[in-house]
This record gives sequence, structure tokens and C-alpha cells, in this order.
Amino acid sequence: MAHWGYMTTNGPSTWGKDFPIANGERQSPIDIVTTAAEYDSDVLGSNALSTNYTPESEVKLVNNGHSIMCQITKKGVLTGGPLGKDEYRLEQFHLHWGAEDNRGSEHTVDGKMYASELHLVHWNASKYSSFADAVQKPDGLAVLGIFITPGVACNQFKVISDNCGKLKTSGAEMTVDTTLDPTLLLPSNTSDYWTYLGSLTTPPLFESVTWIVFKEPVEYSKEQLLALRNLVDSDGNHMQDNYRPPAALKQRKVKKTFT
Ligand SMILES: COc1ccc([C@H]2OC(=S)NC2=O)c(OC)c1
Ligand SMILES: [Zn+2]
Repeated sequence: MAHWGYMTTNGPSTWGKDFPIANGERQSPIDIVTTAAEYDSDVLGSNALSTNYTPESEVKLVNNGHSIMCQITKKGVLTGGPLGKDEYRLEQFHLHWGAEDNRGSEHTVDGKMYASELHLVHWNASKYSSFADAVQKPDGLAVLGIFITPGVACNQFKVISDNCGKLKTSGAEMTVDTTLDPTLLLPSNTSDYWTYLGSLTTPPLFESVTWIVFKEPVEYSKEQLLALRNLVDSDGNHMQDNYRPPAALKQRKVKKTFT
């Protein structure tokens, strides 16, 4: 089986061959049609979305061949909003981006693509014993999607962008002796978001993700975006355009917490 990727020969339009769920009922990403999203007060309700992350004392970075990932070791909890009382544990974060600023995000908003999209990945620790156990369950994962737009540098992201040069090959790993507070990767407004039931956006495309996509983008500098584009993927090409285009919404509704 040719390994999946983002090239013409092994990209998103070919994934259905080896992963038939690619044409499933709750695939991600999607185009968020803002006028069709439904304001849902009980999503907003008494249990507002809340994060309680512990800063990492060292930063474990991995080039996994498809993205750059930061493996989380401290206890970080996401709960509330569409997650109700369940506590979801922060497992890792990674990104998707384009070769140029006009593309790169996975979710789109009324057809608009951002330059990149940061995914903070959590698993339901109230119901399952590990990420691996939760990854295939319909309520197993919660992913925070944060849009990235070119602008001022994001200080908390510096530890990643400053070290991309040392992670140029697929499988490369490194531990940086510095702290990182995942809370500081979030937009200032974490009350306004869209939420819907979806999936992983790369194979195995499991339909196990409650998506929470923040309305407010975060700014990264041009240099920080360039650092991502200089990474090398598992085929030895520049890791760029590692985003899946939007999938069909099918019978789903997107909810929003703002009017
Ligand atoms: C086995 O673990 C995985 C596999 C794939 C993904 C993809 O799904 C989303 S979302 N982004 C991705 O790159 C993942 O992310 C949570 C975790
Ligand atoms: Zn992702």
C-alpha cells in the first residue's frame, strides 16, 4: 500500500481506497457556513468550555512525517460546552499549513482558508483509559481547532518554530529544555466557537472527534510560518499543503456559541 500523503498520487482524493470511512457520515474538516450554524444556548449554557492546562517543563517535538507534533506529558483538562461533564485530557498538539499564506487550514469559514490550523488533541479520560483506547470511540476525542493568520509572532510558538530546522527529517525527535504553556496558544476569545461531530482529518479518519473551532484566529509571524514550510515529510519533500479539503456535511448541524 502506497503510504498516504498529500501528493497527487497519495493525497486526500485517494484515501478512500485504503480507508473507506473517508466517505463516511461524519468526516472532517468541513466548510463552516456561518449563516447555517445554529446558536445553541445550552451549548453555551451553565457549563462554559473550560481549559485547565499544566505548563510543560520541557518540550518534546516530533516530526511524524505528516506534521510537527508536540507530545504533552503534564495533566491538562478540557471540559464543559459540548463536552458536558466529561473531562478530556490534552495528549498532543500539531498543525496543518500551506505552501503560501492563502491556504493551509483544514476547516474553512464561508469558503475562506487560513494560512494554518493548530489542533490541540484531547481524549475522554472520564470514559476511556488512554488515547489509543479513545481514538476509535464516537465520544473519544475532542480537538480544539485554532486558525492561524500571518501577523505578529506568537511567543509561545517560538520554541516550535525556532527548532523546525533541527527536525527536518521524518521521524526526527528532540526535547527542548524550556517551558511551554498550551493555554498561551489559544486565542484570547475562547467563548466564541463552532462545534460539530466529526473525525480525524488524516487516515485512519476515525469518526471520534467532537470539534471545537474558535472564531478568533491567532497570529504567527511570516518567519514562523516559513519555518513550518521548511520541514521535510516522509517522502523527502517539503512538508507543505498538509491539509485535507472540506468533506461533505451530510446530515450534521454545526452549533455556535455566539450570535
Ligand atoms: C493516531 O493519531 C492521530 C492520527 C491522525 C490525526 C489527524 O486527525 C487530526 S484532527 N489531525 C490529524 O493530523 C490525529 O490528530 C488528532 C491523531
Ligand atoms: Zn490535525
